[in-house]
Formats: sequence, structure tokens, C-alpha cells
Amino acid sequence: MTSNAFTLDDVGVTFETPDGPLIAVQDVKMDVEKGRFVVLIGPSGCGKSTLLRVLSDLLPASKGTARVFGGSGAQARKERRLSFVFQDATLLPWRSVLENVRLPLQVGRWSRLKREANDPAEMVRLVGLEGRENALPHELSGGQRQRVAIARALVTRPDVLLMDEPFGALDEITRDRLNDELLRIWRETGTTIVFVTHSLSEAAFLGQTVVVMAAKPGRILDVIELDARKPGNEIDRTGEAFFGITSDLRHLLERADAA
Ligand SMILES: Nc1ncnc2c1ncn2[C@@H]1O[C@H](COP(=O)(O)OP(=O)(O)OP(=O)(O)O)[C@@H](O)[C@H]1O
Repeated sequence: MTSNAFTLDDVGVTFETPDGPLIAVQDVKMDVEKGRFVVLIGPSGCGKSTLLRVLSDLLPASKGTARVFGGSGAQARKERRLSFVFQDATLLPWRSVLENVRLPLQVGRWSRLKREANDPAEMVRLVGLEGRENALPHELSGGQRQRVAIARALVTRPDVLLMDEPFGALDEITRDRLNDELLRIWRETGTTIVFVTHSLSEAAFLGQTVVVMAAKPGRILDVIELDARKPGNEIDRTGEAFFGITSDLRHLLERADAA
């Protein structure tokens, strides 16, 4: 049994465009242990979303291999061991909060997988929406809709959660609150999380490992391990340690932008 949640081995992605081949991702190598919280940052177009798509096997790598729990991303998806949360919550508008969260257990081949699900009502509580179970998506704020999307992603007990700028459209205070909640959920569930963001403070707050990418071609420039600087994974957003981490990340990002 591998102790890695996923492994990227010399992964490259090239798109054919009218202007010729575009190298979106080049030679990406990464081993991520189970249960880690990995954050990807980097300038626009450096291939962050492309890497998430390769990991989940929604997009084949043009070069190299991507393994999830030693198998393919497609298999992990099929077994519902891998879930996504995107920037836009994409809830079904006619379904209540609880019914949206329950959806993954009602569609596709879930009943044939013989996997244990999380209780949808419990997931609604986990994301702090107790009492809003019967609300419809249009009655919720953007932050509440994202919480529903997180609850829906967790209901299948995924081992890996891929999050592509899930809080990008939210105000900073709401974002901070959801970051607190996400860390709590991560600790409670032990899920491996790969999280894409443009926010340095979000990266500094959430990441155990922060992967800094550069563009043209998209590649990994630096990998920063932050655990040692965040005892117990607790971090005070107004403290000096936090300021130190965000300014280090800023310098790396400036380098990535110029690279
Ligand atoms: N289907 C596609 N066809 C052609 N080019 C693509 C396709 N998908 C992505 N690209 C290109 O690949 C590069 C990487 O895109 P990607 O969306 O992964 O970047 P990103 O780092 O997630 O960007 P952002 O931070 O702006 O969301 C970009 O130059 C983009 O234009």
C-alpha cells in the first residue's frame, strides 16, 4: 500500500492551439503524503487548474504519469474517493441544502460501490449550516453556497479533495471564516486537500505544503513546507509568524512572475 495520496511523475501537458502548441505544464514532479494540505499558488495561466484536471484524470497528461493512491485518477473518481469544489458552487437551484448535499449518494453508481457515506445532515452541521437544511440555493449567501458545495463534496467520504479557488469570489472576512472551518474539517476528516488560490494569506494560513508555480511554461518553482513554522497548525493571522510567511510567499511569487 502506498502512503502517498498522489504522485506526479514528470507530468507535462501541451495543448494544440491555433497559434501552435502551448506547454501548459512541464516536468511536474510531486509526491504528496496522505492527509496533507497542499496549496498551489502562482501567476495566472501557470497551470494550477490544469494540474488539478490531470490529477483527477479529467485531462490526460501529454507526458509522464499521475497516480492517485497508486491507481488512476479516473478510478479514484469512479470510486468517489476524489471530490472537487470549484469557485462557483453549481448547486441545483430546485433542491434544498440537504437535498444538494445528498445528491452524490443518489446519482451514478454510488449504491454499487458499497462504500460508507457520511450522513448528509451531519455534513450540513459540519459546515455550519445547521437550521438551513431546507433553504434553497437562492436564499443563501455566496459563502453559504460554498459551504453547501463543501458538504456535498465530503458526503462520499473522499480521500482527496481538490479545491480550485473555492473562496475566490468571497469577501475577506467570509473567506477567513471559511478557511477556519476548512482547517477544522480537514483535521476532523484527515482528507488530503489540494487547494488552488491567488490569495497569499489564504495560502499561508491553510498550507502545510505550498507549491509555487511559474508560467510559460507552467512549472514548479519552489515547494515550501510550512508545518514547522505553524506549531499544531494553529496560526494567528495578526501575528509576526504569519506576516513572515506571507511576505516570504510574496517574494517567491514575485520571482515566479518574473521567471
Ligand atoms: N483546453 C485548453 N486549450 C488550450 N489552452 C488551454 C486549455 N486549458 C488551459 N489552457 C492554457 O493552459 C495554461 C494554463 O491554464 P490553467 O487554467 O491551468 O492556469 P491557472 O494557473 O489555473 O490560471 P488562473 O490562475 O488564471 O486560473 C494557460 O495558458 C491556458 O490558456
